[in-house]
Amino acid sequence: MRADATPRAVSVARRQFFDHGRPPQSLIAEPILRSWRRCADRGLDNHSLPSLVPLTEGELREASERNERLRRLSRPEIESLYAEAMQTGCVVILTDPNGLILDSRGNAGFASRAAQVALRPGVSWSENATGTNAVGTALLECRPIAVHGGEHYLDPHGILSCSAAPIMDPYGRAVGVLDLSGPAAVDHRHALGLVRLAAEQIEHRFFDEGFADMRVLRVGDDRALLGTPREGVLVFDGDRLVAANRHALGLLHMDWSALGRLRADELVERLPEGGQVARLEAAGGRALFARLDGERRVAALRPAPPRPAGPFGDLVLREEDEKALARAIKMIVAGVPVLVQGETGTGKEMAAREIHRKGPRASGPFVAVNCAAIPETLIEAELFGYEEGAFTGARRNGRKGLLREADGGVLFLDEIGDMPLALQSRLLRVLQDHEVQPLGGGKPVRVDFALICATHRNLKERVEAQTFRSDLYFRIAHFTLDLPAVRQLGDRLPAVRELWSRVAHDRGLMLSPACERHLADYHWPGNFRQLVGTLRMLAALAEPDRPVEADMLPPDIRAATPEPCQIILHDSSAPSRPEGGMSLDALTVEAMRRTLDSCGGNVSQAAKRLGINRSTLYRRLLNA
Ligand SMILES: Nc1ncnc2c1ncn2[C@@H]1O[C@H](COP(=O)(O)OP(=O)(O)OP(=O)(O)O)[C@@H](O)[C@H]1O
Repeated sequence: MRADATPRAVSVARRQFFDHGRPPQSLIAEPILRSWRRCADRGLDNHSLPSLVPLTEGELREASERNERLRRLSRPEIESLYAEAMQTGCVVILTDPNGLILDSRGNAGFASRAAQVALRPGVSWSENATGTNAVGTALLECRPIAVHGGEHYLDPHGILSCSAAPIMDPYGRAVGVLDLSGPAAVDHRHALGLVRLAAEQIEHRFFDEGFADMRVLRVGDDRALLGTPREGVLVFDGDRLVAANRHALGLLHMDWSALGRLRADELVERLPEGGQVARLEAAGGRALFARLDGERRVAALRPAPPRPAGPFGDLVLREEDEKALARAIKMIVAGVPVLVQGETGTGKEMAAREIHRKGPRASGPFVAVNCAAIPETLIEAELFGYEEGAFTGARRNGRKGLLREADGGVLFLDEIGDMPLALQSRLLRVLQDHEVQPLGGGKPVRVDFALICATHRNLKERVEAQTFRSDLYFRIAHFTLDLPAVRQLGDRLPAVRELWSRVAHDRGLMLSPACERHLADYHWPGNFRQLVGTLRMLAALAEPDRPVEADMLPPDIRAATPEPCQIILHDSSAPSRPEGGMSLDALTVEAMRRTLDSCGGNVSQAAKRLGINRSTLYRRLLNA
């Protein structure tokens, strides 16, 4: 198998396979070749793009509801990867067990290109439907996989580079896929390691619910791993092994078929005393650290019930912002639209959801539309809906459209500043007449929704530049809620502490004072999203009973307040640069990526091979 196929090798492989019907064995990775064969056997034409009709909004909402637990447990990792995706021009995608895209978040520019090849919510990326691709192929192969450019079966998908990891529940069933996708032209070599790590964390969270009356054995070859997402978990109902995670199966050289079949005494010579960490011998003679949690202990290990929510749920706000938000709620009660302004990651959508939750329409729908993420060609149909047969490719039964979906609730138009001018006029008409006219004719339909818009742009400037209609501006901006960037908070330490206590809640993890200081001093260009993502990463890497030290922080955050003597001794802003070549730093990262690739994205293996610890590798790649 080749894990490092170059674009040239892939294009030779394509010619051999598709033009001459010859198997290009040594040119591409085995799983890709297996997948190409499956697609060819099904008679899939690699030149064409199958017409994939996305689910309607209602169908997608139903699918989302069916997968509510997966979505809830995946949210923290999606947020963390989202920060990464924004920086690298990617999108992070969550699918159901059939490859149906439930959520897609990230770089708007790429999202709109991806939507042109139907990489968007409501579309299935099973291998059957779309040929070789990271999501569908990871599901079929039941392992993490990256599919770059021409490795995709269908030619039009050559613009994509995707890395996906299946998410397995404690019973060994794939319940979804986490994927990072970006443009093929950009090198995303570390993406596979990131999604794999994130999938592991989601899988670990699945053990927090549903095993209260069972015995849970936590195992690891390092005692510090117990209680972290990197531990192995084995669940026994009585004596019978009924659930496990991949780490445990790997440590004990088993697979999922062991569930329901093996007893505890066939796995370990004896179970340790409840609650105590003990060394035990696994079948095959392997020594492991283990801790047995019985009923009471398991309950204690489960995440603490949600902290008493602040007045506005999870939003961390200054007093003045809380007052402004309370006023925004009053506006919505009075039927006045609200415009939320703020940089990316300042909580605009969270604030809109709070306004909905606290307002008179809380029992109605909250329909969020990202005007920048939907391609211009689709946005009109998405918003206004269409009649049966309104245009080529239209759904047989027509489509209701998001404006009508929001009837009785709140319509949240995110990134309104990016709405094309022609559509602005149509939207204005809806706001004036309270009626929606579907595309392709048909009777206008009355709608009744509260409107919240959001933007990170300066809308007044857009009005002056005539890229935003002034009449629409005055309609939507009666009341503006301005959310501060993190760097604008006077003292950031209270916000860091508050967010850390939420992220690390019951695990008793601590930040060292120096680490806290660096976090508070950094200017956080990605605002709360980036701050929360970084705190989650630190919490995932933290060892129990040891404060998180500043050296765990990404270098740019650590560099926020360099001590004067350190500037002279370790000037990280002036990397040594071999003559005519890459900087030493870039070479190091390059070597790390190559090693990670050659280990098929396995971060632990790569770290071992490089002789560094896993957290260092993860951190360096994350910040490269
Ligand atoms: N004030 C806040 N308090 C706590 N967490 C926050 C806050 N603001 C944002 N976050 C975190 O950032 C994430 C993103 O927030 P949200 O989507 O509301 O930001 P946004 O301003 O709408 O971003 P964008 O403009 O990029 O869409 C949240 O899921 C949450 O983790």
